Amino acid sequence: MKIVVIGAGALGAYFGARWEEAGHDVTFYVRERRAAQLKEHGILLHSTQGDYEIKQPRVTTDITSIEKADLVLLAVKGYHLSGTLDQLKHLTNKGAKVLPILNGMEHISILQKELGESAIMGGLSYIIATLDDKGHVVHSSPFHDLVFGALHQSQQAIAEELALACSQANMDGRQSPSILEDLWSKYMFINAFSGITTATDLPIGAVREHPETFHLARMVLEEMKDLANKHGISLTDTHVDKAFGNLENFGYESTSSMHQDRRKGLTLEVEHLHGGALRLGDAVGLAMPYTESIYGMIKPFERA
Ligand SMILES: NC(=O)C1=CN([C@@H]2O[C@H](COP(=O)(O)OP(=O)(O)OC[C@H]3O[C@@H](n4cnc5c(N)ncnc54)[C@H](OP(=O)(O)O)[C@@H]3O)[C@@H](O)[C@H]2O)C=CC1
Ligand SMILES: CC(C)(CO)C(=O)C(=O)O
Repeated sequence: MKIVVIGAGALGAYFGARWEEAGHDVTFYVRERRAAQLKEHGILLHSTQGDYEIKQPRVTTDITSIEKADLVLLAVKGYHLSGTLDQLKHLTNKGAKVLPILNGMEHISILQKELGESAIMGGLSYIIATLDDKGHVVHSSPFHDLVFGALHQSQQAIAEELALACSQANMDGRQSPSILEDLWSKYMFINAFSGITTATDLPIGAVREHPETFHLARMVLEEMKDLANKHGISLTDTHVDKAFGNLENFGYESTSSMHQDRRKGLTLEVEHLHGGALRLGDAVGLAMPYTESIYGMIKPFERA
């Protein structure tokens, strides 16, 4: 399978390297600074599931040098989405399908509008990964899940090919028959988890010590469930209970990638995640006061 990774950060480098390890043809499209870093240090995965190194990854900063791709893994932060559209168009015009694995939902409709519905698949990941100062991937969670599925009937064949590629690779990749529900379910969870940990600047264990504060996470889950329902996706109280149960059971120091970004002084995806939910709420006349409050509390730390 010919795969192009756009956004060779924590997730892009991780999954791209895992496919390469399994023998697939993977090219990393990156910007100049990351290209220099990858040329100097290569890609190294420090992973709970086994380390792996690509000394000389196939890297390009010129999208026109890529003749053709079957699949593009899009793994940029929400605030960098618009900067990838020209590159994506170059590849989708030649028949590639795009698998975005950003957290959130708004990017799906933006990409569909810009590149056409047949080009955009649904995807998400459960993993905890970050880059160290050499640009190597540090994967610290026991899980490394990639969930994907067709959002258009023309994507069925590539989804099956991808399922095969994932089954050959060191990752838990699975094709989902209900990817929209999976996307919304992750969106519901991440807005509560990243919202409460980033707004309070506390890991989830410390949040739990204050029931009044922990309760806010439940209210965000409820609002996100209502939002999904208004958009025709039937998330239920069972989904809310399961998500809240995860927050109750996570280790004391567990926290979200957005909260880790706040600790590091990096730009936050709050506009894409919580801002996006508020815009989707406006579109269907749904007030989301808890989400709006969390959004307002995180905004001063966004560093956009
Ligand atoms: N990290 C995690 O544990 C998890 C993250 N996610 C989600 O996955 C998404 C990606 O996150 P993550 O991998 O952590 O992000 P990172 O910041 O680690 O990586 C994003 C990469 O995108 C690159 N990039 C940005 N714009 C462009 C462009 N125009 N062309 C090429 N490359 C570009 C950046 O490169 P440059 O160096 O040039 O800026 C950077 O290397 C986010 O939506 C996040 O919420 C989901 C689950 C877990
Ligand atoms: C909750 C988690 C770690 C799951 O992958 C995540 O997506 C994030 O924090 O961004």
